[in-house]
Amino acid sequence: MPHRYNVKGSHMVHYIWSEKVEGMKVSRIRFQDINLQKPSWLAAKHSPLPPADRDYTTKAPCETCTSCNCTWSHVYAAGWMCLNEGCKEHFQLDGDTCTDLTWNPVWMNERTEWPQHIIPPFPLKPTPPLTDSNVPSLEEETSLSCWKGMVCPKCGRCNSRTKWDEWKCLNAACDFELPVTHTVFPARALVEKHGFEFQGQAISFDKCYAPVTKRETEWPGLWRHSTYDIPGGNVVSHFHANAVINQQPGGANEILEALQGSKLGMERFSMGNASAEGLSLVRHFAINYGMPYKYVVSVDSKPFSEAPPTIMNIVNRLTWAGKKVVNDGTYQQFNELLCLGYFENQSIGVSPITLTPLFHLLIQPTITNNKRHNQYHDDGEKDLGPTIASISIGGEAIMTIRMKAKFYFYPKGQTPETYDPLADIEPGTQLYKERLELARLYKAVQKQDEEMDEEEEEEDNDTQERTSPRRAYLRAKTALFAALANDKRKTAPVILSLDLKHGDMVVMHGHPLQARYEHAVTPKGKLRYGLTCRYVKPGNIPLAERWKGDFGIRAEDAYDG
Ligand SMILES: O=C(O)CCC(=O)C(=O)O
Repeated sequence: MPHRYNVKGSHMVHYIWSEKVEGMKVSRIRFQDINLQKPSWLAAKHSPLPPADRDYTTKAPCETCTSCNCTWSHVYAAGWMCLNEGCKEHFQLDGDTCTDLTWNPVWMNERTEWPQHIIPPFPLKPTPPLTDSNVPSLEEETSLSCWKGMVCPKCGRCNSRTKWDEWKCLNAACDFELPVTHTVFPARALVEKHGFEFQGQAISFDKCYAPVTKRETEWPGLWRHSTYDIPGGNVVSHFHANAVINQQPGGANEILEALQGSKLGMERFSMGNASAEGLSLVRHFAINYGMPYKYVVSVDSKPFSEAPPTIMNIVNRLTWAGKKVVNDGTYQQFNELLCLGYFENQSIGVSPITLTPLFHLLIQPTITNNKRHNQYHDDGEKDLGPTIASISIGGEAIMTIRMKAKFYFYPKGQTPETYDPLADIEPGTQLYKERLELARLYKAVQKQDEEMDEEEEEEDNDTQERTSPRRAYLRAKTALFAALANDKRKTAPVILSLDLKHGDMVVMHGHPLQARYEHAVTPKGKLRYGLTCRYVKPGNIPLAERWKGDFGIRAEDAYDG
């Protein structure tokens, strides 16, 4: 085989059945070559051509199972069996499970004729989409077909799309490269169908649930600024842009055009710990500027001094947003920017479909059904400052925040006997109200016990009187544990959902926010950039690299909303 993954030919499904091997039911599929003009790719070397005249009429005999009424061919030499895994007669021969798996030679030789008028629905070897039309379309530049991969037209290797600005064959011995010059689409083209742009201050479609509380909205300039407090001193701040802000010089519209027009060199990086053979790529494209920062994968960092003006413009704007939120004098100047790029159906994180372009083809329906991989993550690396600011450019996205399961579902493994009703109860955790109520009832029991003990010293008291609060407490505890056992969820509910539109900025502030909560950003549409600034503590960064995060913004150039 020339490559680890190869596209070899089209096959038709000839037969599907279930076998029983050592007590396990194994599904089997028999394929048959469609192209009979040449020896099969799996035929021994120098095999003769397949016979021109095939016998399509001789078939192995069939029988119908008296138990499930399914009809099956004589697949095995040992005799006829029911091959329906759901049937009680499955794989039974003379009252025993069959163990001789030799094929019936007649069945092995039977062939089904491929209806010649039916042409395979898509090319087996996807090539890079060729943009030969005069009308540029997002479809041709960022749709799923632009990143699900290609078979190299030169050497036949199956390749993932790793670079934003080109198709490149990853076979070291092959030099196939196809640069992609992206069309610059205006913001209008990326707005959702029936979407609209706000001319005045934006309307907020954010949703927040307990324990999040929303603060009074502020109006810096034309921005709408919504602030959400999360217990533990954490803040999530949403700066909603509008059309006027986005149209200003240096605004989101210019940023969008500049990002599309410049070859930033964004790449999909390898995870390096693939559980299967081949490349295991993250699902988004990325490039890092300033201090090196490792999120999921290590991304090489370019110094800010080499960053295009639009990147520094974004740092400038995010600095404004960061200072607005952290206005108590503790703001630490950002020194890193991670630029993420998303084509259609991409989102942050590890791709479950990292193997081959064909794999992508097979899994495509799953993606389009929106069954996405887990995008939740935190930015809680120990070398990061507590403030993280990001700007959303292009297509819309939803940002959601939830508590990490290990904090939400406490206490794992406890029983009614070991449960401490007075242990710290954190707002927003599973059955928070019920736990609070239990703590209250428990305190009532304690109080009553103390009072009764005092009285008992004076006179003998009826113990019946002690039972009422205790009964209420025990009832509540039983109900709490029944509810805990009943809760089959694996993840905590979303407590904050932000509707991110083109030009919106979000600031997250607070170490506990990253330690106890996680967030996900799910892009909609076909093209989006998410650019995030952080403060990376220099301590663990090699001296020779620290200068990469240096930059200065002249006071008169500082963005002020
Ligand atoms: O805005 C985005 O696309 C993702 C930002 C994000 O979640 C992150 O950088 O941690």
